[in-house]
Amino acid sequence: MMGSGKTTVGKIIAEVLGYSFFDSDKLVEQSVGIPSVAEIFQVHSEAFFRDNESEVLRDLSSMHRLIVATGGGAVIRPINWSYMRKGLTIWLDVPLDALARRIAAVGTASRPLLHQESGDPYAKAYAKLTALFEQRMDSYANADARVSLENIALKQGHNDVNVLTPSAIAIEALLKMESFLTEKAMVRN
Ligand SMILES: Nc1ncnc2c1ncn2[C@@H]1O[C@H](COP(=O)(O)OP(=O)(O)O)[C@@H](O)[C@H]1O
Ligand SMILES: O=C(O)C1=C[C@@H](OP(=O)(O)O)[C@@H](O)[C@H](O)C1
Ligand SMILES: [Mg+2]
Repeated sequence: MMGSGKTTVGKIIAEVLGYSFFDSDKLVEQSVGIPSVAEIFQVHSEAFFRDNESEVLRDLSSMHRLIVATGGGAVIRPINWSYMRKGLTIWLDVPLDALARRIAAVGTASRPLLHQESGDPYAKAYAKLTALFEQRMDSYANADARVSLENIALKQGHNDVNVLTPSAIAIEALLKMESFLTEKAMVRN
């Protein structure tokens, strides 16, 4: 989901593995020649953005040793899964209240689907995120591995996901990737 930390945590994972890092939103901005996703939505449309997002994911899918932070909406097009499945897919599962809190803190200007001119930023973000999550949750569940911030917090003895650092989340993601690959190897042998 938007604000779950894909870009932040993805960069750390790439650094640890010595892989390249790509953010699909950035690549779409570069290929369209417009410096922000919000402007691409404004000047063109969401559909135009989604077409370009699919093209970017297709191009990335033939590359090796890379971590890709997709946009949160990449899961909605089935064709994108055929590209993402060339690698291992991770769902960064963050409670909606924590997402709304983060997004309210940085503002919604860069996230056009959540942008609003007036009202309480937290309440508006929470309401829109809830509606988006209802539409998308089954798609997120298609991922090979789920990294749940609630589970990491429980494991660490906290009851607040907001204390979890991006590095702690990256470590959990690496462990989940290792388990997924080990299980896959066991099934094969
Ligand atoms: N573990 C975390 N704890 C607190 N804030 C975080 C954490 N991970 C990311 N953030 C902040 O949340 C916002 C959204 O993160 P970002 O990596 O851009 O998410 P995404 O790419 O999934 O939309 C950013 O302001 C980022 O600094
Ligand atoms: O969830 C979505 O539909 C979107 C998520 C955004 O990326 P982040 O998830 O990195 O914010 C960006 O692709 C666009 O604003 C649409
Ligand atoms: Mg991002």
